[in-house]
Amino acid sequence: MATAAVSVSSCLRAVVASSSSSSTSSCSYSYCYFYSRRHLPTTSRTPKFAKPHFVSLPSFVASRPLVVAAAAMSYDKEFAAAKKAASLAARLCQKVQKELLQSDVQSKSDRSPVTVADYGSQAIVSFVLERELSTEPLSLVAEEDSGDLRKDSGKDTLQRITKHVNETIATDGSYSASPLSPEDVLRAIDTGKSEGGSFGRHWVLDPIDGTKGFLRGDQYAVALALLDDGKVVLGVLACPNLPLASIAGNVTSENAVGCLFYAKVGSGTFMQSLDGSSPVKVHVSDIGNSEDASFFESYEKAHSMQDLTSSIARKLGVKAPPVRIDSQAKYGALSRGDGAIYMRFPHKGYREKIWDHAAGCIVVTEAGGVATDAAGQPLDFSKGRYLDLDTGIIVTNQKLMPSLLKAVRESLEEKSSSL
Ligand SMILES: Nc1ncnc2c1ncn2[C@@H]1O[C@H](COP(=O)(O)O)[C@@H](O)[C@H]1OP(=O)(O)O
Ligand SMILES: [Mg+2]
Ligand SMILES: [Mg+2]
Ligand SMILES: [Mg+2]
Repeated sequence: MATAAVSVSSCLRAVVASSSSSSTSSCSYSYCYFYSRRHLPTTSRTPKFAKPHFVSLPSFVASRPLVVAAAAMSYDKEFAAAKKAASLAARLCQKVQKELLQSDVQSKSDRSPVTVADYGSQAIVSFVLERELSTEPLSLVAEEDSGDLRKDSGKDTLQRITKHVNETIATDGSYSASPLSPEDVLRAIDTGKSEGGSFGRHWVLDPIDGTKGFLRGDQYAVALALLDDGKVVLGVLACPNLPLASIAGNVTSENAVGCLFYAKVGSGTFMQSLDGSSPVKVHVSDIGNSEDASFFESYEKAHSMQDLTSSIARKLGVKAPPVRIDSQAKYGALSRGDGAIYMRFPHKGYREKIWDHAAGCIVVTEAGGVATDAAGQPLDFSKGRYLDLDTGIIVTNQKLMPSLLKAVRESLEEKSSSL
């Protein structure tokens, strides 16, 4: 552990992110630095060192009397809070999915569906993070907002969300405060309005990723990640309907479902049952011959250009049919080697959001995989609520990435020359 005695402001911290298991991982990183989030000038904020250093601080900081033993940050507290938050949110989603009423589903302004479970899940995650990490102001970049629930037409829905949230929190037993009011729930949902960015810590949440899968009774995920200075440092994916056994080839020998995947920078990826079995370390497939690979893609045709993914698969000689499932459950399944490739090529004009990939990205990269855009560039989560990327997202192991990139490039060239 790195320690240093320095006179600093109360928010000066030493952060050590241990070395990643995968040098080419697009989410992982390795460095050690000292900084003050608010009080240092921009140029001094993230000096990077190979090893822990005593740093010379600007006099306006050094003059503060507080002496801090700056300890290595391991994100342990945040990791535990994230697992608890995603697991509780998944419990709410499972309950709602069982008793789904038509009236629990609304259409948003982009005509995508949103349910009481999306809102409830977001409120629970926000509540749990606030409670567990009360020492830090919470910055949360999340998909939903309370706009429609604040209208007269949203009153009944808000009552149902509040009931689900309070019932779910009560099942945990560790929060003894009085039940949340509808206004508390609205406030918790709206905590998710942060814009994120390249500086400081931001939680990133998709309260239900794959709402269409959720409504069909298929796959969906609660996806929660933490960014630190624009990098994903931890991620949790709760996949309540994903079989615990492999889904390779779309078949599974076991009925038990409900997986929790989690990964922290430099520590690998683990999976356990949502009911709390002991965790197992998972690893991506080590297939090196693309003919033996199988690939995942969206269930929804509207979410990815399936003619393009078929062309890429043909070039790679992939024999197995695509495995089409909803949500970031694909990243979870990939992280344990159920398939070898995930391809996602949204139709023109669609902008990817960071909450649709942040948790999945670290889950798969810490399991030894690589996630890039269609040009092979790492995914950049530091640009705000959207991912700014070239054409699509591809994920695979390190052996297959070069041939996948080549097939992607050729297929994209053919597609553009045929237009
Ligand atoms: N037109 C679209 N193109 C691509 N992705 C979309 C589109 N509409 C919604 N999504 C998002 O795609 C993800 C589902 O991915 P998949 O297709 O892999 O199952 C979800 O994050 C979903 O949002 P949401 O979180 O609202 O469900
Ligand atoms: Mg949505
Ligand atoms: Mg989503
Ligand atoms: Mg969503």
